[in-house]
Amino acid sequence: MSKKDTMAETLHSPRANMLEVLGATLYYGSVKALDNVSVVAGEGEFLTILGESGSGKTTLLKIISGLEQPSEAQALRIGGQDVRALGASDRNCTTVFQHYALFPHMSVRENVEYGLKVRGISRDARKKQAMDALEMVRLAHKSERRITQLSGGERQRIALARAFVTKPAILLLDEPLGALDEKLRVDMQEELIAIQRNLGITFVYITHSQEEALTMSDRILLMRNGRIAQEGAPTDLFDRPNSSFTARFMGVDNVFEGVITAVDGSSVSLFVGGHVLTGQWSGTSVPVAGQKAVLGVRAERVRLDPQDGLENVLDATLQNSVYKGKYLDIAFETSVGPVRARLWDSEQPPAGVRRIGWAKSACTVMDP
Ligand SMILES: Nc1ncnc2c1ncn2[C@@H]1O[C@H](COP(=O)(O)OP(=O)(O)OP(=O)(O)O)[C@@H](O)[C@H]1O
Repeated sequence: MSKKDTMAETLHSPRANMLEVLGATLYYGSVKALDNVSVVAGEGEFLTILGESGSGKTTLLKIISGLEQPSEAQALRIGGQDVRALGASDRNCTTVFQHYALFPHMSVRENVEYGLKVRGISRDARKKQAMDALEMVRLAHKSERRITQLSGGERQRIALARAFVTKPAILLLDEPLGALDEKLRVDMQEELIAIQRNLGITFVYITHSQEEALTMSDRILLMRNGRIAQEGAPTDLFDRPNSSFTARFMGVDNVFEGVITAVDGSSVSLFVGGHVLTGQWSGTSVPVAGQKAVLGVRAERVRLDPQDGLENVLDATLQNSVYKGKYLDIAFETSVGPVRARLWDSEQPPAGVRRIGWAKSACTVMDP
């Protein structure tokens, strides 16, 4: 079996593959923006590309859409068709950008009809298809308005309707909600999920927000420096980060570095700051005593003054607390370093806390 076949096997998703990018590398001059990246998305799947600024998300989207040519790629297929030699306009995918790029001198309906007109669809047919698309984003009643007479959220829904009205196999969305305020963003997240389910189109969605990725995706691909740091279902990245990078990115508040002292099945103990802490292994390597590793625990899993036999207990001194509306964050100093705890139903920290702790099942140990 060739290397390429092995990679395709490994990446095979349960749905038919709508997108296959295998071994793609792209240089901008001497900058390696993508480093041997492979991505597969199934038919009707909502795949999110997550990562911090400069990690290569937009570059990946551009090689899919045809706006950039990879310096090297073993395969680049949409709907099973090799698209490496096809220009952007001949690929069966459409991109929705953060800045809607709508035509201000046209009406809402004319904007949505535009792609159909370019494809030579008759006037009546394109009007009907545009109105159906506007119906789906709940803006049919504003079809004759000018773009300038609409809110940001409405403009983004029109940009979306304009993109899916031509029925592409894949919709590429580059931070489409980035320009909206928080309330509207949350509403639009739900609306986008509903539209995606309704259309059954494969969505490849870029965001730098872990919360947005967790809410919307079937699968998340976390990027770092042009490579894939971790890939999996939202719960995989949230509950079983395989490195300190993923743990921190997915909001694990407390991460401690140490050396493995014992391995017992999936239970791994770590020597950290004079203590032995124990958690569940979630790394990709096989854990071995003497190897460096990190332990991560979410603030909400830290218990104050634990009375029962938790595996991990530390003496702690309260430093400060910050009330955040929905929850209270409390900072402690301990012999393994600062530890943050979170309480959901308090405005003040309880008095006299001397010890904190967490269960081994409430934390993960992973590769550094
Ligand atoms: N046209 C270009 N010329 C040179 N370098 C570029 C170009 N476009 C992007 N880069 C570099 O390639 C890397 C990846 O950029 P990319 O835009 O893909 O990141 P991103 O994850 O989408 O970031 P952001 O979230 O800020 O949009 C970065 O180091 C960036 O500076």
